Amino acid sequence: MNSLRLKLKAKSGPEPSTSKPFEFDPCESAKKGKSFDLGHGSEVFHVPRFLPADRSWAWFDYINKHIPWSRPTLRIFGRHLVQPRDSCYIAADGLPAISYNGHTPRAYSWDDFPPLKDILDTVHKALPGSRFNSLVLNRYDGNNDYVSWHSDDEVLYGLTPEIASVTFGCEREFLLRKKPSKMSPASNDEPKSKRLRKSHDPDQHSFVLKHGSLLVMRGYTQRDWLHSVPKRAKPMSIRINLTFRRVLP
Ligand SMILES: O=C(O)CCC(=O)C(=O)O
Ligand SMILES: [Fe+2]
Repeated sequence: MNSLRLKLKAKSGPEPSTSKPFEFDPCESAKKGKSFDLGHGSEVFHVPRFLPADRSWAWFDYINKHIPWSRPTLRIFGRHLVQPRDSCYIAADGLPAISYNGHTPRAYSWDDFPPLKDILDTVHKALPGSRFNSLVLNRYDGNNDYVSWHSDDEVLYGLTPEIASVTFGCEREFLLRKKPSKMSPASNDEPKSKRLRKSHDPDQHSFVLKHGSLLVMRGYTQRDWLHSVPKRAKPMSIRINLTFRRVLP
């Protein structure tokens, strides 16, 4: 989405409420999704049009305005760097704290942000069996904001966590890259340059995450793959991303 979309929206009547019930069946919507087998027990499930666009804009506006965003200083390879995006952390009471890059985010309560509970309910309905209890919110304020290559492989999430990612606002590219294999299996013996000349490198994937989309990482994706949302040269408007996770109690 671009700034033109935001300008048009600002002119068009009252904002849709975040609390009104809405005609939308998350289970039906999830049926339009596609699964991608990354091999060796890793999987990505992608629903490009998961949520209705007007509902997604109402949630975008609420989250953009009401979440206590911060840009903490992180310690990366011994250097202190300001995180290149805004973030916030929500967690159920009594869960162990999470830490990344020397930073332990304050855990806000779900009760303080009722629309986040509505989004959580929607995601739970779409993904039978899921029981998320925590949420990391990221806000990318333009093309220079990013998240670098990482995996969400904290012990607190277990070995095969399901992580559900919902996007609002400007679409951005979400990249996946296989971690270097310690075993060096036969398929990795071929030089990279040669493999890249083939039509598709099976060790790299790219998804365009649109406004109202859902992307779920499952199985061994955190153990075996890295993911990132890279900087871009082209100017871009705000993107908000929510990743729902389950911290093991
Ligand atoms: O913004 C995204 O799509 C990904 C965010 C992410 O990877 C994270 O919060 O761990
Ligand atoms: Fe992540």
